[in-house]
Amino acid sequence: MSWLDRLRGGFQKTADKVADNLTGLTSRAALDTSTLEDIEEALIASDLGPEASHRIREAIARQTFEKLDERGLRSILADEIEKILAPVAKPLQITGFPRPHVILVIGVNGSGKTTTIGKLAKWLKEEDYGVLLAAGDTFRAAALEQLKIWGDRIGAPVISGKEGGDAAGIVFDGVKQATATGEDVLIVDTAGRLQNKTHLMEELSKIRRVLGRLNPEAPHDVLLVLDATTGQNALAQVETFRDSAGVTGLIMTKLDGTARGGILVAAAEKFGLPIHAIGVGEKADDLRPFDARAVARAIAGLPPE
Ligand SMILES: Nc1nc2c(ncn2[C@@H]2O[C@H](COP(=O)(O)OP(=O)(O)OP(=O)(O)O)[C@@H](O)[C@H]2O)c(=O)[nH]1
Repeated sequence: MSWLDRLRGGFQKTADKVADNLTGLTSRAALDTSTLEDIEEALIASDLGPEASHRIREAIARQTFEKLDERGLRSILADEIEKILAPVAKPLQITGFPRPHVILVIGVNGSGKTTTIGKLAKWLKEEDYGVLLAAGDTFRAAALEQLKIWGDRIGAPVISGKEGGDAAGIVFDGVKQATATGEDVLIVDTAGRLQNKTHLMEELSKIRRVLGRLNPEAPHDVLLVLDATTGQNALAQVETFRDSAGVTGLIMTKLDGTARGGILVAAAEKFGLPIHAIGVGEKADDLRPFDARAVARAIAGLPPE
């Protein structure tokens, strides 16, 4: 299956939900205020968020025809969602020099961090970058095991320390090793215990301090991994991590397992942070930079172009 087909398949539940919520609205006699309000409500109920839903409503209100058919509505929806997504759809750039370019990956447990690191590493390797993975989540032995499995699967070395050890120390060793072996990118897995937020933030600050001593520009990216199935909660996580952890970009995962994919649009509109990639499955090839137009069409339930 091509990426576009998988993308469309991944967003199917979301597209069905959007279509269900809009059912009946296009057959009304006139595009009056009450219909426009119902459309806005339907979009909010589809997780697109109040700002984006209002913006789309305004665009629909500007249409000249009195009666919108379903296809027409989908097509305006796709155009407007694309306008919201396009400014934030930015592929990750590996620019860090001297090497390695350091990517910190953060997010709460279970958001899909480790899987995302595996997929990201595979994709970077396909682009001919040498990748080293650092197991900075020293709190859970299972996290290290999982990272090693991904490392073996995609042929990327993994640097780790003792369970319960110092994450910043592993990151330090990671930069040293990548420099010695000439790897281009160091991707760091981190612990995700939000319940112990102060400690977590202290640990991230320490990692940053240690990195800064080796290269003032590192980390070059701080990526927050969000689980789309958690809906509004994912937005709350951006707020929690954005300032305290210096998030530079987002990756949204599990868009395939949910009807709540509209949250991607809400996040784009609300935060304006770059969204570097989206995950639409558990396999190594299920993460790609996202194409605003293709995603917008998938959410609106239109076929790939
Ligand atoms: N359907 C689907 N599942 C995903 C996706 N990304 C990750 N998963 C699954 O989500 C679960 C959690 O992913 P992990 O990568 O372990 O998440 P984590 O944030 O590292 O969690 P901890 O290891 O608990 O810190 C796993 O079963 C993954 O296979 C995705 O895009 N789609």
